[in-house]
Amino acid sequence: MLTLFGWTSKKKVSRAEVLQKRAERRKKSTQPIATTTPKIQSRKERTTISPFERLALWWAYDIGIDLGTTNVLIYIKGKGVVLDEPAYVAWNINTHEVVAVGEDARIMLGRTPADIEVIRPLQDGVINNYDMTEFMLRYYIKSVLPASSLFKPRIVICVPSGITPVEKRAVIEAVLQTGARKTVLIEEPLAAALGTGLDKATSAGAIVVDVGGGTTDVAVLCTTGVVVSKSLRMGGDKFDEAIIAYIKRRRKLLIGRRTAEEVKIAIGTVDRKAPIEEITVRGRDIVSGLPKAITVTSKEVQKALERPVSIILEGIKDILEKTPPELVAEICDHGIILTGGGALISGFDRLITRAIGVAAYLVDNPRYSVIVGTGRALREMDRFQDSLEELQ
Ligand SMILES: Nc1ncnc2c1ncn2[C@@H]1O[C@H](COP(=O)(O)OP(=O)(O)OP(=O)(O)O)[C@@H](O)[C@H]1O
Repeated sequence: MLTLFGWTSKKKVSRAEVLQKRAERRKKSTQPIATTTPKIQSRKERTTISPFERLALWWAYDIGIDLGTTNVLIYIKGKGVVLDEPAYVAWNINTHEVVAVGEDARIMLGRTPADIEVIRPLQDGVINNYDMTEFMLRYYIKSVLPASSLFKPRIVICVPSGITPVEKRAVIEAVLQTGARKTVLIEEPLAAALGTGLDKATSAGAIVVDVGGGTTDVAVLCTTGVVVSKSLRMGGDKFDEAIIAYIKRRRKLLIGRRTAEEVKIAIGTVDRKAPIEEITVRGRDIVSGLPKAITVTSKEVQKALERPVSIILEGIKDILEKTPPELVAEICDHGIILTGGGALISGFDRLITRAIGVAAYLVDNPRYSVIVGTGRALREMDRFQDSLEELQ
């Protein structure tokens, strides 16, 4: 019996087979589900740079950051995406020393001695632990910036569309502490739209649904920018919590967050009609207190996810109700553009299409839409006003 990240598979399958199956599921889920709407082409980012740009890079760097609840991605102008790491920090609660950052910290989750705590400095898309956010940002920026850079970088950073001015200020201050010379905040749905190649298409109006780890941003965009938007404190994390709660309530088994995420990625679906898959999950029996393994089906995961997913559907309906009627008609032609890692769960596009009555499309590489869009925004850096000045 194979053990993989806390869960065991019933059949004898190798890790390579599991990964191949997962890749096939992802590939399948990125297939368009209708032919009425043109598929958005994600254009390949330019990776070659001119000698002048190379010289400019030696003097100063322009950096784009997707400061996500679950992942941090960094883009350097002229280089592309240079960092993709989980947003975790492990620290010693007695000495206050940071012992690991990123993937090294994530793998320690639930397996640390009493004095080590693994935290995510951002929760629900906003800064939860200011000092750790600043540390993590400084650490990541330092790890991607060459020592040859003479000047402090200019940074474009993505934030959820619904964050308050106080939360915005906290993000800007954390970025300034890292040594940034200019900081510009842009809203995640706008960056996601740019990242999916919607900059040309927005003249016709489009709706983008970005399902992240902590937040889901729903926004209607057109040439003038974001027309109407909403940020829901709902995303992949809440899906994991719903799986934990369901298995605890119905199967009397306590499982950890990492196991819940593995279950979600391996067999998770939101489609009632999806073929049934199974996985063996290990945890602690809440009656006996002893370790136990049970088989969980994709049907159970679908049931567990009904409530969190319905909140996202309600959010989309709410935004469509607030959208000017002319744009609604154009959105129907364009379809609903789905981005973000949380949208990778099987059947999300089909469910939205059925529930809303407008075709939904999962873009290629949904986890990278925001950071690729941030990279595009970097080209316009001179046009943007410093967000701190704007707030003051
Ligand atoms: N194949 C998959 N199936 C289902 N969920 C997935 C898959 N891959 C990643 N996820 C989920 O996607 C989420 C992370 O997505 P993403 O990286 O877009 O979030 P983020 O940008 O860090 O969050 P936010 O936008 O809320 O700040 C996690 O909850 C993760 O479990």
